[in-house]
Amino acid sequence: MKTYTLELCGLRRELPVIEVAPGLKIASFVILGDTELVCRVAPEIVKRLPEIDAIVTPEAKGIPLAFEISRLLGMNYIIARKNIWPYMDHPVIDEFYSKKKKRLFCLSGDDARTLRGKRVAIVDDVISSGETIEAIRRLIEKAGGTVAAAAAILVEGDAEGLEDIIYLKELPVFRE
Ligand SMILES: Nc1ncnc2[nH]cnc12
Repeated sequence: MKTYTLELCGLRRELPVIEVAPGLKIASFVILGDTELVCRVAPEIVKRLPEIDAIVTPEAKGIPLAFEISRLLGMNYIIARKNIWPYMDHPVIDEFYSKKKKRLFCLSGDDARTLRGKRVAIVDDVISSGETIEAIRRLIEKAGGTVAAAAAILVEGDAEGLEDIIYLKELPVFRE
């Protein structure tokens, strides 16, 4: 299997290069289970964050990073969920289309109330098209919060041109 060597904060990972669409390959970067990497990168992201009152991460791959950043900052974090569940009281929802498929993110009513009037950092593992970040931004604004920062470990592809993103490294995409 072809791999891409990622060097990050003194660590090295061999990322499998995977075809995700005809003629497009990405280096698969998954932090789930990688405690060493999460704990190494989180302080570097924390150093770059502005003043914030709250952290939001989209479900699911960025959750360990949001946990560690929240632990370092001594505050909780909120997960924007991908499904509306019956146990969510008055959820706040953002629906959008991505590659012709309907997607959504939502906040439970409780989490939405927590964000009202807060300066929020959106945290994720990788930012690529920026669609997820924009959906989470709309959701936070619907809840009455303000996005103070969007931060990720890596950006790839189109995201390299997005403005105002905090990130540690760029990840290449491979087009044929
Ligand atoms: N390179 C990548 N690896 C894993 N998840 C991703 N999501 C977007 N880009 C990704």
